[in-house]
Amino acid sequence: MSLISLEDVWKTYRMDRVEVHALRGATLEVGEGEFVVILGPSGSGKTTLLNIIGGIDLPTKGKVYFRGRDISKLDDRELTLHRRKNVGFVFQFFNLLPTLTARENVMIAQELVDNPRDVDEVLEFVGLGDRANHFPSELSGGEQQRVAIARALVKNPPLILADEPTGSLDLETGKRVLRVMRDINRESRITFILVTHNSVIGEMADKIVRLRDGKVADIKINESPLEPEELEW
Ligand SMILES: Nc1ncnc2c1ncn2[C@@H]1O[C@H](COP(=O)(O)OP(=O)(O)OP(=O)(O)O)[C@@H](O)[C@H]1O
Repeated sequence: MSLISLEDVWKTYRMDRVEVHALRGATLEVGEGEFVVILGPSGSGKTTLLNIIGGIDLPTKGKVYFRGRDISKLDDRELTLHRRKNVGFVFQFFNLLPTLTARENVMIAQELVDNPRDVDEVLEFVGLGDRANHFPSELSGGEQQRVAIARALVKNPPLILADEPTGSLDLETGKRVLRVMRDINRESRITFILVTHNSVIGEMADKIVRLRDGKVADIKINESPLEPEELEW
């Protein structure tokens, strides 16, 4: 069974009398344990698609199945529970709480779920065992992003969504962050869906999805994904 299945998903935003069709019939399957990269030009609907998969947003039309359950018509409470239990989020600008240390940022996510991982173990896994008591302002961009990944991982969710996770990092730091995500994916079989402008990142994915004008224009299965260190951009 697929982890996620989108069938003919539309998202229309209405602003005054103007309608914007962010998604125009997107259809996609993502399997358990896959590492998926979604590519597409600015405005093609990547973030909208990710938000709908993650239960941050609801489609205007179409079906979204998570492990066979249609989440496209859940009410706010049900959607919140779905997000809390099933989805970890990683954003371009890290979104850490500045007044909490790295360990505390991870701890507050740990408290949301019934069967979390150990906080120190996940910080160790992302290579920050010795930085646990630092505040975000005392960490580099790459380190902050690894705290954000630890925060997603501590919930032990079946799915982690990442929106331009390397977008504000330099090349080498970006590769380190991608390495951590690939290691988690392999070690825990957590599915990753990563959205980016940078088509080079697609070369490390199991599945490359191209969006164009709110539709899935192309899906490619990558038989020989590269390791993050092998990416060149
Ligand atoms: N809340 C909103 N209200 C109105 N229009 C929106 C909203 N969110 C997105 N849009 C519009 O929907 C379209 C798709 O936006 P989306 O952010 O999904 O694209 P994207 O591919 O992620 O772009 P980028 O790479 O620039 O982040 C764009 O035309 C955008 O302006």
